[in-house]
Amino acid sequence: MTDQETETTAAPTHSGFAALIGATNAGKSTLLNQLVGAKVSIVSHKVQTTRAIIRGIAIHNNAQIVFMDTPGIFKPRRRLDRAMVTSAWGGAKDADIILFLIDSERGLKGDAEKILEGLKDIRQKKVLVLNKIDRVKREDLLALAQAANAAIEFERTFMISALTGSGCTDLLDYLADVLPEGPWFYPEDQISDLPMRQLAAEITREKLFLRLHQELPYASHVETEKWEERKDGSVRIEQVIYVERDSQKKIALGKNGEAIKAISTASRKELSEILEQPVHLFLFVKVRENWGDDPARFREMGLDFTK
Ligand SMILES: Nc1nc2c(ncn2[C@@H]2O[C@H](COP(=O)(O)OP(=O)(O)OP(=O)(O)O)[C@@H](O)[C@H]2O)c(=O)[nH]1
Repeated sequence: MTDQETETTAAPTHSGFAALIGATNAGKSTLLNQLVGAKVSIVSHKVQTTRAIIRGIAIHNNAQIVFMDTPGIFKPRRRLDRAMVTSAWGGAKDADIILFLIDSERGLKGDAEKILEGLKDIRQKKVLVLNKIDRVKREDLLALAQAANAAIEFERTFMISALTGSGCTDLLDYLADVLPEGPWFYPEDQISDLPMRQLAAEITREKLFLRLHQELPYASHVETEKWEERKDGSVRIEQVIYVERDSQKKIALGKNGEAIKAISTASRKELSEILEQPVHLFLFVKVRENWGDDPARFREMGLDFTK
């Protein structure tokens, strides 16, 4: 078969972003592990500073499905939290499709109900995913599906068990089909460490906020620029903290570099624990004006691909 023939006969590829939303314990991490497999979706990392982190990428049929996490949507207490909530919903709005995951045993109580309310303002396609069906009677499931669909018009309702995998292939089939036609975002061999890179950036960003939350505005951003696995089993990670002004750079560095040193130590410690390998972390602080308006940055964060 010639190249041309291959091109014309191959089924079109699909790709897109699926935002996963659900109350704590709904089973998001379990579902990601089920859909994505392997260690790429690092479980249960609760970083409140996340805007839109890619948690894993599934390849199914001809589609590349990029799962985004949008945490911090619930119970905003402080001002900081409220701002994060806004951006978390922003992350959802940038997805092609939203998967609303409910723990069927808990039903629509508490956070799930609040999320359902919030979803009303989002124009994206929404899919209802009732999880933990292994623990719930069928008639209760149907009642729950009905109640949620009465509040919002979901495109589809799936009933799954993230734990056993029941119903998960149907969900993947659907996503692969419904996501826009187009080339994949990431080469297949590159996707395995992409969530790791982003997660590493989020961890440093979290440490940055923990140390400097009053002093440094939201206009800072961390990127993992290099990720090098070494023969001795350690990994060398280089990250850049982008700020908008020189004055912010001074804050990030701190007096005699104390701030950056503390941030680096805290981040390295956590990264070594998560990755289960020694980490050499190198942090740089760079000034980049208006990074917030730079579409290339958004693209790296997994947002704005569709525009
Ligand atoms: N029986 C059953 N348990 C499940 C299922 N899916 C997840 N769980 C369990 O529910 C608990 C919470 O699952 P997680 O995947 O950590 O939930 P999460 O939504 O990621 O939680 P946060 O990280 O706290 O937001 C874990 O004990 C899982 O084993 C399922 O389909 N059936």
